[in-house]
Order: sequence, then C-alpha cells, then structure tokens
Amino acid sequence: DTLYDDLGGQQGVANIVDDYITEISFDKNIYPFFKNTDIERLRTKLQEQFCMVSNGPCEYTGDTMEAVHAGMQIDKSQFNRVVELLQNAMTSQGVSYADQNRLIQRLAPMRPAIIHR
Ligand code: HEM
Repeated sequence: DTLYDDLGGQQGVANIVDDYITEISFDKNIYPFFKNTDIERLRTKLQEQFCMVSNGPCEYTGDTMEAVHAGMQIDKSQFNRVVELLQNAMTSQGVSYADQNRLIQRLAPMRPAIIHR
C-alpha cells in the first residue's frame, strides 16, 4: 500500500497536518474546542496517526480516540466540519481527491469513538 508515499511521505504528511491545524484555527465553530490544547503535541500526534493509517513507518503514541474525544460532546455536524477542514488542507497540499478519500476512509471507523451527542 502506497498511500503514505502518495501523500508525499513524511514531509507531505507534515504539511497536511500543518494546514489542517491552520484550517481549525480559522474556524470559529471548531477552534473553541482547541483553546486549551497543546498544539505542538496535537501536531506530533496527528502526524503519527496519519502516517500510521497510511501505512507509513510510524507508530501512533497518542491516547485512544475515545479517551481524547468522549468528554467533548461532539455532534455529527461538528465531526463533518472537521473532516471538511482536513479535506481543505489536503486540497491545498495538492493531494488528489482519490487519495483524499483513501485517508478519510481509514479515519472513518473512528467516527463512533468521536461523536458523543
Ligand atoms: C476524523 C476525525 C478525528 C480524528 C482522526 C481525530 C484525531 C485526533 C488526535 C490523533 C488527537 C491527538 C490525541 C492526543 O493528543 O493523544 C486529537 C485531539 C483532539 N481532537 Fe480530534 N480527531 C477527530 C475529530 C475531532 C473533532 C470532530 C473534534 C472537535 C470538533 C476534535 C477535537 C479534538 C481536540 C480538542 C483535541 C485536543 C485534545 C487535548 O487538548 O488534549 N477532534 N484528535
């Protein structure tokens, strides 16, 4: 499986994560969730997670999706918006729609651990 390479490898994933965090910071409905977040940790954990699910040479060392998000009372529309922000980041980084969908599909099974409302 070559998704990791198709995303541009380590540098590509890092650029996608940077853009994604920027997208989040500009979204007035989503940013408030992150106002107490250690952004450098978030950046590292997202890089690890995207690298791992795209079959790159990384291990995710963060907390479980359930433990991280359960207390946030995230609803479906907030979840969908965050997916859209990730898509925007990938579009900005020149990732094809087909490859975008491959990454999204691998994150989709985490949905029930994240939505709690
Ligand atoms: C595909 C959906 C999502 C994935 C794959 C995902 C993944 C992650 C990961 C890997 C972390 C870092 C965990 C750690 O630090 O150990 C994280 C943290 C976080 N996520 Fe998500 N997330 C998703 C959706 C959302 C949504 C929809 C929201 C809010 C609307 C959200 C809010 C947060 C916040 C606020 C943090 C930081 C927690 C803290 O400050 O400790 N996430 N997420």
